[in-house]
Order: sequence, then structure tokens, then C-alpha cells
Amino acid sequence: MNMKKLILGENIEKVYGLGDERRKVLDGVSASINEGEFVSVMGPSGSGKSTLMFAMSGMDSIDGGKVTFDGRDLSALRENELANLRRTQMGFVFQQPTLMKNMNILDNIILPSMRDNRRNVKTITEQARTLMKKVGIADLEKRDITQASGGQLQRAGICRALMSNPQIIFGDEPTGALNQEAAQDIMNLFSEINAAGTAIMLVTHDAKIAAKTERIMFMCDGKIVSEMRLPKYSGVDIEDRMEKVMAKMREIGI
Ligand SMILES: Nc1ncnc2c1ncn2[C@@H]1O[C@H](COP(=O)(O)OP(=O)(O)OP(=O)(O)O)[C@@H](O)[C@H]1O
Repeated sequence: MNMKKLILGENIEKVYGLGDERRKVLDGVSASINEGEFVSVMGPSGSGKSTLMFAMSGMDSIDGGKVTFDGRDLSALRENELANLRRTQMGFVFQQPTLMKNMNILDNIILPSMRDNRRNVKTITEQARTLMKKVGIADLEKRDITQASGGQLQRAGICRALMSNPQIIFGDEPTGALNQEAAQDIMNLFSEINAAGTAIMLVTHDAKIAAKTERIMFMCDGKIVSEMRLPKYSGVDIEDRMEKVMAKMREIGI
């Protein structure tokens, strides 16, 4: 089993607001993610899940503590170094994929990679086509984004996130806008991506989604209040896994 730490967060603090409005949204959170690990974060609305993901990916600054990515202290990096790290080592998938209108799906997928001038358009396009085939949208490359379903667009968003061969994919409610079936299809795709070695950190409200990950961090009021480990999901025992997740949620009252 791969136990090398990819991200190490120690005593992370994040404060929003001033004066009476001042609130510690992350209240001394320590959390780590190993290389190749598949982790999820659950907790009530406003408990700090997205904020933790933003802190651990260097998308947002922190007010206390430290986040180390692959041995590098994120707060010691200059803005362009941090942007470079995010662009080359991390992939991001959100609830609504942020794709450009008036641009076809293929062009949307390759757009961020075009900024990497070490790579030529032909190689980038070939890689995008391979990924599109893998996620089942090979025949949609010429479509405008208004001509695809939510699940198809999310697949395109995943292709785009995978273009840099990142070490980790961060997903903030990536299945939140999809119906149950499309959500589970996307989740199976994440499982395949993870099986190929990419670490994944997902924020989710859905016990069935979390049950397919191998470690669940439960947050409440800016703290991780509990954690649960499961064997890597291999396509079996989903009911049993879900029952365990829900039992834990009841136990901690979320
Ligand atoms: N930019 C901001 N300015 C001020 N407060 C913020 C900001 N971003 C988040 N917050 C507050 O921080 C708290 C945690 O937000 P966060 O989005 O991390 O929660 P969450 O657990 O992901 O919630 P949800 O499940 O609703 O997405 C919330 O109370 C939110 O209102």
C-alpha cells in the first residue's frame, strides 16, 4: 500500500469576517492525503468542507498552520509558483463544470493545456481524444457545450482536469448537480482514475458517494470530528459500506 504523504495539513486555520463577524471556519484542522488515496469529506452545510479543500489545494490562503504539498510548503511559494503547481499537479472538478460557451467540447478540454508551451497542439489533442474515449464522450468533440447533458459536461470537465496527469483531483460536490444514475457513473469513473494511481479528494453530502471512497473525514463547525476507513472500493458491498457511513453519521449527529 502506498503510504507516502502527498498533502500534509497541520493545524490549519481559516478566518472569515472582521470584529463581531469574525469566524474561524477552519479551527486547527490537521488532515493529510496519501499518494493515490481516495478520500472524501462529509459534514453539514457550512461546516468548512470546501474551505478545507481550498486550503489543501492552495486555491485559498490560510490564516494559521501549514499545508505541505509533495514536501513543499504552499505558503512559502510565490503566486506564480503556486499557480504552476496547481496547473501541473492538481486537477479540479466542481459541481458545475466551468466550460466556455461558443467553444466545442474538445477545445474546452484542451484550452488550459495550450498554455503549456512545452507541448504541441497535436499531442494535446491526441491526449484529449484518448481521455474522451475513456470517459465515453468520444463522439461529442465537435458539440457546443449547450448541446450536451450535465453528466456529459461533467465528463468533459474530468477530461480537462486529467490533461496535466495530475497527482490529485479535487472534486467539490462533482456529482451534486446530477441525477442518481449519472452521479454513480461519474463516481465509477473516479474509481477507475484512482485505480490508475491518481489521488482524489471529494467533498460530498451523499453517503453513497462517500461509501465508494476509502477514507471519510467528517467535519463539524470547522473541525474534523471523526474519520472512517474502508477498503478500496472494488464494486462490491456498496449497501454494507453505505450502512457503515450512515451509522457513523448518526453516531456523530450529522
Ligand atoms: N469568502 C467567504 N467569505 C466569508 N465567509 C465565507 C466565505 N467562504 C465561506 N464562508 C463561510 O465559511 C463557512 C464554511 O463554508 P464552506 O463553503 O467551507 O462550507 P461547506 O461545509 O463546504 O458547506 P456546503 O456544504 O454548504 O457547501 C460558511 O459559514 C460560509 O458561509
